[in-house]
Amino acid sequence: MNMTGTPKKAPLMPVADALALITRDLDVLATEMVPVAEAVGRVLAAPLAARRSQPGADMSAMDGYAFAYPDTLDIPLTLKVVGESAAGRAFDGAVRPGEATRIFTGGVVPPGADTVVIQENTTREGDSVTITVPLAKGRNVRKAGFDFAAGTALLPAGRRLNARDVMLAAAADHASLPVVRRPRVGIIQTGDELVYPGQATGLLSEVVVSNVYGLAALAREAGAEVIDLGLVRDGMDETRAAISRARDLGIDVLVSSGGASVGEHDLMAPALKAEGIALAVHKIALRPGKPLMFGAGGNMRALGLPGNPVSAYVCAVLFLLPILSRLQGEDAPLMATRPARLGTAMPANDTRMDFVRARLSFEDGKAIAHPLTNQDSSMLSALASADCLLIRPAHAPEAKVGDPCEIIPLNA
Ligand SMILES: Nc1nc2c(c(=O)[nH]1)N[C@H]1C(S)=C(S)[C@@H](COP(=O)(O)OP(=O)(O)OC[C@H]3O[C@@H](n4cnc5c(N)ncnc54)[C@H](O)[C@@H]3O)O[C@H]1N2
Ligand code: MOO
Repeated sequence: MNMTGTPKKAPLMPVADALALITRDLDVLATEMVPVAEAVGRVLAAPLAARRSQPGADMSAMDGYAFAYPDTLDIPLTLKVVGESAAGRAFDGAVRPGEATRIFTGGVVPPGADTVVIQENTTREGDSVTITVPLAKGRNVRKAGFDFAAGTALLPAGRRLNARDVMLAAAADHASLPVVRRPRVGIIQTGDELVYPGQATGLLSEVVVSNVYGLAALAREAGAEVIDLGLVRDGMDETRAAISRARDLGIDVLVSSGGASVGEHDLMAPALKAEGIALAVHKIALRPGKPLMFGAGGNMRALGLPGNPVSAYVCAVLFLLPILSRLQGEDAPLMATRPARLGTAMPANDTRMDFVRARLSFEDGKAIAHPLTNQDSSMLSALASADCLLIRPAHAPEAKVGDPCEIIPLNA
């Protein structure tokens, strides 16, 4: 209580403290083998070494003729063509001084040869070829192991595999890769007013569901398996039943939206507590997303997002993505910020760290962040036109155009 007899409000938790608490004690999930064709987007569970050298032998980089480079190259030089080496069909003899083999890109350079001349720089007559343009010894030959040698460390554990990584892993002869299993994310949306798109009946109080679509997309993009647990009506029994069902389904992260605030219908916090999920975080110095909550019980963590769509999305970017990243053992920062400059002057900030929806422009290669005019946490139209979140720390002083700032790019 304060001097006037009204209850004293607990200070809101700083965002950095909330992020640290939320991502603490997140053990990396189990490892599973997946075919290399399905590994993109997954996080590598163990370091990957090459199972073979690439190329496996000295190979030609061009179509032409392989020959042994003489002590001095006198142009024109005429050589006898004694055979052919194509990709997948090596010449089965050796090349002696004065000889050459026809060779194609990817063909094995035969023993005795060390250089390939491109066919454009030769003339061919019967079984003779004449080199007409000088070239250096070793030209156009990719030495065995030029890309990587057997046993070379190629990719570290904790790496989220991209298209280039899976090409590299495949070339190194990995048919399947050890990755961390996908976290199972269950999503519930609470509120008597909610209807799915296409099912509105015309009631003035209806609100069409949007949150699950954005949350599911973000979670899938981050490697999760998403289970939509549907709508939960405002009631303690219904809310507890949904939490209990999520646990029965082996959900790793239960994400709820709505019911996070202080009204009589905001039941998420008491329901989570009643289901044995102790809240480590509830109410943070954040805009949008003050009522955010997080807790864990057994093997399930619960992230309670506010119902306002922009708040739900921003909080998922700030907290759900790092949870999923840590559960998969990904080597990534908790908050991936980038430097930018302010495109608009900004007033001093209050106690809540602000993640302002903004658009980037580029001048001389430098990013300039322009805050959108409307920052209401229900404004999906503004959110959709934003491409970054501009960070205004709590208590940030007034800032002018051109001042440095940090942004979080929005990729999904
Ligand atoms: N007296 C106070 N009121 C509020 C406070 C406060 O501190 N004191 N905080 C405000 C803030 S900040 C936020 S954010 C919201 C969070 O409220 P809830 O998490 O309880 O969300 P709801 O009331 O359930 O819904 C808010 C709004 O969003 C719509 N909604 C909900 N779920 C969805 C969904 N799945 N898809 C689309 N839209 C959804 C809902 O219909 C409401 O319009 O509380 C403030 N109030
Ligand atoms: O924190 Mo609420 O998310 O401002 O609208």
